[in-house]
Amino acid sequence: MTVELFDTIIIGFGKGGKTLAGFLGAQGQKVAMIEKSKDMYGGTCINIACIPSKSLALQAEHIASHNFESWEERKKAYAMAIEKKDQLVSKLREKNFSNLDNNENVNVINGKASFLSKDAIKVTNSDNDSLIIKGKNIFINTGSLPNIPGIEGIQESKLVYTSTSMMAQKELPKHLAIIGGGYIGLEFASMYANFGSKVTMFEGTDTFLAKEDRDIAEEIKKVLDNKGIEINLNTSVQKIEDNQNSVRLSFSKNGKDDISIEVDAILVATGRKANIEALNLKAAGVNLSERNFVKTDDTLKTNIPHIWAIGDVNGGPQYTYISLDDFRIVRDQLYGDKKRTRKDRKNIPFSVFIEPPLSRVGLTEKEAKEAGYEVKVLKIPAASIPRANQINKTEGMLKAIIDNKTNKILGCALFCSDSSEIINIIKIVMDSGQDFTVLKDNIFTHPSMAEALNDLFAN
Ligand SMILES: Cc1cc2nc3c(=O)[nH]c(=O)nc-3n(C[C@H](O)[C@H](O)[C@H](O)COP(=O)(O)OP(=O)(O)OC[C@H]3O[C@@H](n4cnc5c(N)ncnc54)[C@H](O)[C@@H]3O)c2cc1C
Ligand SMILES: NC(=O)c1ccc[n+]([C@@H]2O[C@H](COP(=O)([O-])OP(=O)(O)OC[C@H]3O[C@@H](n4cnc5c(N)ncnc54)[C@H](O)[C@@H]3O)[C@@H](O)[C@H]2O)c1
Repeated sequence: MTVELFDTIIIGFGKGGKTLAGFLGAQGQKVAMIEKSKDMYGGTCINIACIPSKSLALQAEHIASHNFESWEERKKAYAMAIEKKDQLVSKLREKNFSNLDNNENVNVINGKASFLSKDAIKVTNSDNDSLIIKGKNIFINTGSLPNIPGIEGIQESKLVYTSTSMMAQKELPKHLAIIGGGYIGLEFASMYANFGSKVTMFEGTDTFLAKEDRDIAEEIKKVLDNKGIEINLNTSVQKIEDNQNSVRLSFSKNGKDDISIEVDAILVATGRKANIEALNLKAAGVNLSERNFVKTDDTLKTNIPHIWAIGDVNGGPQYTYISLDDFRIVRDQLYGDKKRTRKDRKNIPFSVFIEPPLSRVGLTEKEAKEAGYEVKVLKIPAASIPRANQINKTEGMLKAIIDNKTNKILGCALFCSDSSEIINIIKIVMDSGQDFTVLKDNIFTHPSMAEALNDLFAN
């Protein structure tokens, strides 16, 4: 078999990988982008994660504001939302493919990559045709996959879904059970409740949103309760059994066994693991971390000097914007002053896209106090914001934690409409080391959610 040589091989069409491919191609490098599925050109975010889930969440909000009289109408509206989401995804996938395909130095190869040695990779497509390629640098950007817990009956059930298969379902479940109360669990709970499903959630730990301050978590719980979402904490799902058109889920709660409910579908949202199974990393001698992600140093190099890992697969925070930042580190290592590393990330903001979204950056009040800061805590209800009233989204609250000694912002939790935008303003103020007063006294547009920062920090 002939061996094709490249300057750079990128395994996986993820955010970091596709951005890197475009960049290196523009520098004149001969790049191979290997993607195992044509349906995944563009990666997880645009095909099966951020973009489709947020498209559906937005449509679900619109559907919730309609007073549909019958279940049939809701079902139809849901099927249309799925179709609209599919159209959006197709458009983005084509665009992502052509962005790289039009780059004369980038060769998109469809097939599953597997290491033969630290230098050679075998790529096998769905027709079982294969080729062998070699590259001076190799980047693993294969993302993550759902963690499926070892619950009796879970593999056999036809009514158990992951976030990917759930978003492909055209039939709206009347009653949806969700295992896991993290990002995906909460976002899908909020979304399916808005579509009209009854949602029952099962979280293993005994504290709702354990990483958040209790006042924020309670406010979120109140909003989810109002949507009719039932949240069961300290639960362990023990067994799943399909019936004719439904599925029985048996669980224990607070140590009490043998409780069960009958639902129409079950979503499993219990975290995601590194997508490395097909890679045969042993052949390359690449080390894994204790959590079974690809182990890298802070410049994203593995123990094999020319093999790197970027995105979810390296065990960093699982966000598209972190995969993109991994690209920036690599760009700097290859073409810059080699100074940028993972350690440079100051305050990583995040948003959980429930309705309204929760966005946070920096420390919680609890974390700040535990770290020994003397804090000033500022809070306002979302209902006090003119824009929130104008758009009829008055649920939620905003909270900031200030270092009393320095006037610096230590952290901020925004549970309000548009918080996923506004949190980025706070991040910039924190990163640039400005006092909180810069937000108190700044000129912001009106009516906007951002102007609430004047009030929050004047409070
Ligand atoms: C439902 C859901 C919602 C999310 N929402 C958000 C959000 O709102 N905001 C946010 O920032 N993050 C969100 N995330 C997380 C985000 O999607 C991921 O962090 C991000 O997509 C990871 O990108 P990546 O660069 O690591 O690789 P990916 O985009 O995961 O790309 C990996 C690619 O590698 C391919 N591949 C795997 N193995 C092989 C192989 N052996 N050979 C060839 N190709 C291979 C895969 O097919 C895939 O296309 C969400 C995740 C999920 C599941
Ligand atoms: N808005 C966003 O940025 C966004 C949205 C969705 C997903 N994501 C990313 O995707 C990742 C995966 O999301 P996720 O929700 O699957 O994981 P997660 O880690 O956010 O939450 C998993 C939850 O499941 C619980 N759990 C684990 N095993 C369980 C079991 N057997 N029974 C009951 N509960 C159990 C955990 O205690 C945890 O609360 C996230 O960590 C996040 O980085 C990001």
